[in-house]
Amino acid sequence: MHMQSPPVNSLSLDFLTELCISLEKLEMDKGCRGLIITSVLSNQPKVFSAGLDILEMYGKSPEHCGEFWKVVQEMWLKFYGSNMGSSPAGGCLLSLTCDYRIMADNPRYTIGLNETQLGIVAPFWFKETMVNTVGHRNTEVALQLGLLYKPAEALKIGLVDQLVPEDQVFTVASQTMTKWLTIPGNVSVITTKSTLNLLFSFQLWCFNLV
Ligand SMILES: CC/C=C\C/C=C\C/C=C\C=C\CC(=O)SCCNC(=O)CCNC(=O)[C@H](O)C(C)(C)COP(=O)(O)OP(=O)(O)OC[C@H]1O[C@@H](n2cnc3c(N)ncnc32)[C@H](O)[C@@H]1OP(=O)(O)O
Repeated sequence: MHMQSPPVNSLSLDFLTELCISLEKLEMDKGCRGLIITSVLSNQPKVFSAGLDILEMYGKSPEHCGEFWKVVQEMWLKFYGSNMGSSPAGGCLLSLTCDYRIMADNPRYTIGLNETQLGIVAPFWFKETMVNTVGHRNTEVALQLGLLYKPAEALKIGLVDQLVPEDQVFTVASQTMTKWLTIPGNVSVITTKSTLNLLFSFQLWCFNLV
């Protein structure tokens, strides 16, 4: 799936709605077993996603905000695999929801949950998704300081799984996907994934988020 919503793939209500509809269609397609999501913006260096569209969170009606927040949660529940450039805040969440993250090795790109730098708080399920990926201590430091990591630093703490030269991102993503798809049977993979997320799913249920 190629994201192309200039200038920076910010996650607006319209963009997220279209994304969720596309994901639902893929989920129903029995022939689809994996998804690589990437940005095809023409800017250089390339942005994966600038995160939530800040214009959606300012001066809007409570109904609009409710609708927006609901679709953010839907997006978070659905993702699979990704490759990327810069991914601040919601852009980082988008990639954290994936099973494997491949980042272009360009020090001009950054990734992280930088909400505190913006004077806002990363919701608890952003935080939990980060803890599940990089552990509690790394998350504590990252979230309190609102850190945006360069590729080498992101790899070191496990925020991304692999760095590759910029022109090879999609090729490597395809090769990685091929490897993951050699695991036989959707059911065992889905069940394993659900088991890994069991505690988190329970927490979300307690907070009435699913
Ligand atoms: C309704 C909600 C209800 C409740 C919410 C409650 C709690 C929410 C709590 C936290 C949630 C936070 C999650 C988030 O995702 S907040 C968004 C955080 N995003 C950022 O901090 C990214 C900011 N952007 C950047 O760092 C850079 O733009 C960049 C690295 C992505 C790209 O840099 P470039 O140099 O290539 O491009 P720019 O010149 O900076 O930008 C171009 C253009 O794009 C506009 N823009 C950038 N980011 C956003 C954005 N997130 N939303 C909307 N628009 C964005 C930027 O203003 C420029 O526009 P103009 O060309 O000036 O018109």
